[in-house]
Amino acid sequence: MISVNEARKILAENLTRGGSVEIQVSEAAGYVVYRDIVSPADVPAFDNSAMDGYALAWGKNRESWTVVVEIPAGSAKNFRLSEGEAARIFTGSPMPEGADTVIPQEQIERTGNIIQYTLPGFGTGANVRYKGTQIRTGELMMQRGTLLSAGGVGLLASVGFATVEVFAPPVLSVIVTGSELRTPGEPLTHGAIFDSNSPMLKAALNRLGVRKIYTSRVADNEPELRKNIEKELNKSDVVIISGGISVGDYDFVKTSLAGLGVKELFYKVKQRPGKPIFAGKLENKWVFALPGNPASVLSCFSHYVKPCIRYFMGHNNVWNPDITLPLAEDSIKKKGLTFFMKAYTENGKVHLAEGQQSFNLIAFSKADCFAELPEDVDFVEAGTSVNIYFL
Ligand SMILES: Nc1nc2c(c(=O)[nH]1)N[C@H]1C(S)=C(S)[C@@H](COP(=O)(O)OP(=O)(O)OC[C@H]3O[C@@H](n4cnc5c(N)ncnc54)[C@H](O)[C@@H]3O)O[C@H]1N2
Ligand code: MOO
Repeated sequence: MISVNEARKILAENLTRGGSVEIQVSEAAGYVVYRDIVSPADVPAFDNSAMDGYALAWGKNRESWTVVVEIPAGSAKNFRLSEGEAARIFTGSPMPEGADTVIPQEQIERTGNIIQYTLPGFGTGANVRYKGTQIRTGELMMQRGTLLSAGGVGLLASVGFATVEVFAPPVLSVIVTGSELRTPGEPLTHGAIFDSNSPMLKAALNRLGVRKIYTSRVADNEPELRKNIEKELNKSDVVIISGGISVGDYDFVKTSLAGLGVKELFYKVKQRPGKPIFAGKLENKWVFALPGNPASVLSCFSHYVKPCIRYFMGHNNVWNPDITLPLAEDSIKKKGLTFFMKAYTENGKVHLAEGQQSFNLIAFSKADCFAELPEDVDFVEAGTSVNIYFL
């Protein structure tokens, strides 16, 4: 059996990037920019006012001006001021020609059309946002590989982009196996349980930006299972199977995958939960068979499947923990296995949640992360820094 870090290394050697897709900028937060982006426009596109006030030509020896025009934001007209003239202007309104400065209205006294400046020490150019000071046409504004935030989306829209080319998410199949499974909403007879793994995996995949997800449910029947896996492999870049990967008489996933020619990268990892995990490839396609216990599914997804999908979608440093935090309480564990504990962060420390068994999802009512306790110890003292992976 291999350790968690060996499993990560094997996957890291087999990572592949996906292609690209053009999407609406408003949908693009969380995606990674596929090509360098050059600005198609000057921003601001025209000199404009940063304040509600008066635009004028600042002169050392002048303290009053005559207001000759009002320029609302969005005004398409060009105005020209002569010596001693001012324009009533608003934040974002285009500057009139002949003006170089905006004085905020709070610093002006107005009588009829005459304005007077009340405070000393103003500078030419104050409160004007000049054309192209944010970015100029043809300037590189975002590099390939940039992770788009909501702010990045705003920046793209500010230069006029309606769509953006990002790394495409993989097409994905989730197959849940087990004759005992029922879909929530169906009646539950004795011995049956609700399928919680496929909604959970779909939710986790949605958060990564994966949109095209085929879901299927298969009974513990080898020919049926093999046929289903083959069908899903034909249409998807990544196939995730839950259940049927252990050693029971009805665990047919491993033999089915071997029969379909899927190359095994590893099977079984020294970890809890999720020891009987399988990772493989069929050409460029990923196949992950996760142990059916629900907490094992999410743990294995987070630590192995998610990094491979994120790399596919253009992310880097996909194996790094999100942060490290000191453990709030001592923890006893079994030596020889890495423990991925459901945990919650509070006041800069991480607390292990109640209910760590792999069938038990109750810990997720409180947990916001997994805390990684290392393989080679049987005790982790409070205060020890541990790796944290947010859910
Ligand atoms: N003799 C041994 N038995 C088991 C071993 C072992 O080493 N020797 N390993 C145990 C461990 S650890 C795990 S984890 C499980 C993994 O088993 P499978 O991957 O074969 O999963 P199943 O048996 O199909 O299911 C396990 C468990 O999870 C429930 N389940 C399955 N699918 C779903 C779903 N979609 N939604 C909710 N719950 C699901 C299923 O009913 C079982 O209770 O094997 C141990 N056994
Ligand atoms: O390896 Mo299992 O997920 O602990 O029950």
